[in-house]
Amino acid sequence: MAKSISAPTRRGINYQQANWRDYYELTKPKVVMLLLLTALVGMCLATEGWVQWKVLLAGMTGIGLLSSSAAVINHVVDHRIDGMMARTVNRPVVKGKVSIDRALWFAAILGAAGFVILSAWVNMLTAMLTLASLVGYAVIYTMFLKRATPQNIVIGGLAGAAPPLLGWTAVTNEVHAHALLLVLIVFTWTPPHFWALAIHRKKDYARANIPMLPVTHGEEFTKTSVLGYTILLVLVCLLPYLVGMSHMIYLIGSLVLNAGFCAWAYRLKFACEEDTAIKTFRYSIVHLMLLFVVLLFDHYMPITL
Ligand code: HEM
Ligand SMILES: CC(C)=CCC/C(C)=C/CC/C(C)=C/COP(=O)(O)OP(=O)(O)O
Repeated sequence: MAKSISAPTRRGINYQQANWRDYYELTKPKVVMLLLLTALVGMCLATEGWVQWKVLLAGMTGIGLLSSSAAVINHVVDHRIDGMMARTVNRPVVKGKVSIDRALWFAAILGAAGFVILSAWVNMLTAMLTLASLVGYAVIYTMFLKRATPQNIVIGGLAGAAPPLLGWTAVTNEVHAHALLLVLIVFTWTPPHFWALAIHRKKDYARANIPMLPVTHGEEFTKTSVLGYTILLVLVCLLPYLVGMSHMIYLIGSLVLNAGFCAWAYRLKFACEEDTAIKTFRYSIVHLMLLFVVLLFDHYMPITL
């Protein structure tokens, strides 16, 4: 039987005073920042020149608000299991700083504002796809997949991978194969990103009875899976160059960044130390950030041989 390691919270009761920082934390700001970077790159790669300022502003705000709303819902749905894990035990809903009702109102306001902005000032396609991503993460992943299967993050990862497409459709109002390539990159990146952390936090997930891969299939199998997906990522990252969407700066940049990722995944599998898993997880974040910055540079400086 899973045991809570925090004081239990009851619906609607504030045990401590909340401030703006607690609400800010509910939105998973660093994750949303990286999601927005991938959306921005989707926007820029969809156009030859600079993105129209109105689409840029409304698109980024709308996608950011709906992503934040999804993150707040995740905090509410997961507050019991978050209370069982050392990493998440101090979250505002777990601590009772923000009641479930208030968090849900906050999510509803963020979500409604995001949807209205996207549908009024961007386009309906982007509004609907972003809403679908919210449902994919906050409902399908958080409420069902996370508790049901160790492949939860592979399937659920599609929602987190969507922002480059959302940025692209914000500009063009159509789904383009090149945008789907960017989605595929983030989708393939997600398993090594998360499973590296899950290895480091295996005890947390076991305590909360969440069927993450290291808990259900063991650490060795998970390390092999991380290595496998990282090698797959190298191949997927070649596609933008091979189809002529990106050029030399991207090719060299992505090869260097992926060599680093492969080195971490190899170390994790064959020369693992105490902190190798968490360092691999940290590298994954820097990797994706730089990869998308490189895509941007390459787009505006298309060097060919
Ligand atoms: C289903 C897909 C994903 C899962 C299960 C997942 C899981 C996680 C978890 C559990 C953390 C928390 C680590 C901690 O608290 O120490 C985290 C951190 C992070 N993730 Fe992911 N992630 C996913 C997708 C993504 C995507 C698509 C992005 C961005 C494009 C992303 C960016 C980040 C960033 C920037 C952090 C660091 C946050 C911080 O330090 O506060 N993740 N991820
Ligand atoms: C509209 C749109 C683009 C929505 C996507 C929103 C979003 C925040 C995606 C990121 C995925 C993520 C952080 C998963 C971790 O959840 P977890 O519950 O496994 O991690 P936790 O234990 O840290 O809460």
